[in-house]
Amino acid sequence: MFLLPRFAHRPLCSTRRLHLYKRCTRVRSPRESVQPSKMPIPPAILTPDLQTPSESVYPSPLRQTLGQSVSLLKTGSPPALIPPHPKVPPPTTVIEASKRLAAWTAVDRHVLPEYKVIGIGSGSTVPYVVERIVSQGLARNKDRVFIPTSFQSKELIVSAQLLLGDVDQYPVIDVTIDGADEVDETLNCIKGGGACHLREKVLAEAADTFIVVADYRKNSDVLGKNFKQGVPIEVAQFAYAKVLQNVHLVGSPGATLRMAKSKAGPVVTDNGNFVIDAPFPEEMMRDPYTLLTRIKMLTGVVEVGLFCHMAKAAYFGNQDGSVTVKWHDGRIESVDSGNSPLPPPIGAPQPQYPIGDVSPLSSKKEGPNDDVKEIANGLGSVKI
Ligand SMILES: O=C(CO)[C@H](O)[C@H](O)COP(=O)(O)O
Repeated sequence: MFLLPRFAHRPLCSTRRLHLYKRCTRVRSPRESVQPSKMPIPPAILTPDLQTPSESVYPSPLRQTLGQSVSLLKTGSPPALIPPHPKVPPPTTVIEASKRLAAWTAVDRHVLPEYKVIGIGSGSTVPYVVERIVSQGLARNKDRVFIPTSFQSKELIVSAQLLLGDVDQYPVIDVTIDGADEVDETLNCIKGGGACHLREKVLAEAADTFIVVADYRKNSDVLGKNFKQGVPIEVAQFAYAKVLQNVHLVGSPGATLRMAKSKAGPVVTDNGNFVIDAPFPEEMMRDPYTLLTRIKMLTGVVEVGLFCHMAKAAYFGNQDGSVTVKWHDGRIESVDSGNSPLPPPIGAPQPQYPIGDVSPLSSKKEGPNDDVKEIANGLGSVKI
């Protein structure tokens, strides 16, 4: 199958060429061995009196204390070990369990021990991603830095007591894992149901590997078949009326400004912008890249929730406890966990999802043509 390379859709302006040049000529060995301690430390980290871990970075005295109580350190008492607690309740519905299956499988396979800079997406599937990363243990996570795509994921990172960074400090990310509203056959995605798609796209593009995790309802052949509310378009506030008019002309007469649920007025994104939801007819959604470029050309548009040619793989948790993996080269795998995705009734034996060590597969260098026949990550075997 013919697939465009990841960045083929973008004309190479001089800034981009410079970026690609720097990226290609960067020396990192072995395999992207970024040591946060050796990276340039931004001034904020050197500030001695940062108050709480919810600041944009941890202060340096706390950098060795991940997993320990920050408040104890603030009071000067001896540090006590408190395990990071991502506060994810166990799933009680098949849909939630499917999200967790997808997230855990993707983390086991793509958050490799040598990865030090990790992008965290947004949405209801991502807490399971953070939960599984935390389960890899303090030793593995203490010298990693995590980059959020939203207020929500920033809170997840902070509450799990992981080191928080930002993409302006770490513009090259080893792997970003994110949810999606719908994914088509060639891994084009609709994103932005949670209005986070601007930052999500920046982190997807910054990542050497971009992985999507979702439940079975998001697995589609054509975008817009399942996710009916339309393509999310982030727009500058003052320009929304003109953009809306132009989006109608481009082919979405039903496009509307997204309104907030518990606030009078429109949704305002983490970046202070508005969001338009634009449903397009199926024939336009069959060519999402052309549609993306047409919308992006409208003045006032900040970002479009169509992610084309970006994902390396998409993991979908299924109702029967299996995971379907769609790869960017067209391969489709089925990972059979052999377990129901729902936890068994209280008292019954719990399904075995070993936590901690990553699978033999995970220690293998990734590549688009990995000929994976079997994985031994506790989630079962792979049928290709
Ligand atoms: O794009 C997003 C937010 O802007 C989310 O990733 C998307 O809405 C999927 O979320 P969920 O995992 O809750 O289905």
